[in-house]
Amino acid sequence: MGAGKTSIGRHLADALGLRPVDADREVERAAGMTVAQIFEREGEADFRARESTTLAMLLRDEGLVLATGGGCVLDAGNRALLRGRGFVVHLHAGVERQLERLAGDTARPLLARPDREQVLRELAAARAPWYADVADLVFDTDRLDTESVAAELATLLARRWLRTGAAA
Ligand SMILES: Nc1ncnc2c1ncn2[C@@H]1O[C@H](COP(=O)(O)OP(=O)(O)OP(=O)(O)O)[C@@H](O)[C@H]1O
Ligand SMILES: O=C(O)C1=C[C@@H](O)[C@@H](O)[C@H](O)C1
Ligand SMILES: [Mg+2]
Repeated sequence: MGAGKTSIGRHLADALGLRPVDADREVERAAGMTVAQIFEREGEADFRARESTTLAMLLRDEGLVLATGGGCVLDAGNRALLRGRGFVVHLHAGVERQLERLAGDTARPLLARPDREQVLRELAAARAPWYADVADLVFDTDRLDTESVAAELATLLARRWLRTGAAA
């Protein structure tokens, strides 16, 4: 959360001429509820089920830059899909940066509590192996703004695709 998947994904799609898609927004569209409302009314397990369904549907398509939700790596099926269907970039942010970027945020239910720092540290530790399991590339976002991260990623990916002759 706050690594910049949604914002950087949009800039990156622009730079690469691909379609920007955000899994959280697609879950919300399908449910007719915000992520926070789904958590509140149905619980996290239900949100995760909706997230998996949405991810599977979105990953049938080609030519998109998909910003996932931060917790989509928790599910083994999601991880297999991501590994099999995409070039996966793990955007990394340190907890201090996450706290700064999400200071005024009220849309992320897992952070709707006073001990945000502790929650973020626990999530980072618990999820690190899953991010490592799916990532083709890790990119540190702590010291660059969203447009600069996207520009650097676009260059890296374009170089890679020139070498391999593949677009995905
Ligand atoms: N590299 C960055 N530099 C400055 N601000 C950033 C950076 N990355 C993200 N932000 C800011 O942090 C906030 C959260 O970013 P964003 O929504 O893109 O994160 P996310 O990774 O999609 O989070 P989530 O997992 O909750 O969907 C936004 O206000 C965004 O502008
Ligand atoms: O890290 C997480 O578990 C989450 C991240 C967001 O993208 C949303 O998917 C939701 O707030 C949960
Ligand atoms: Mg996002």
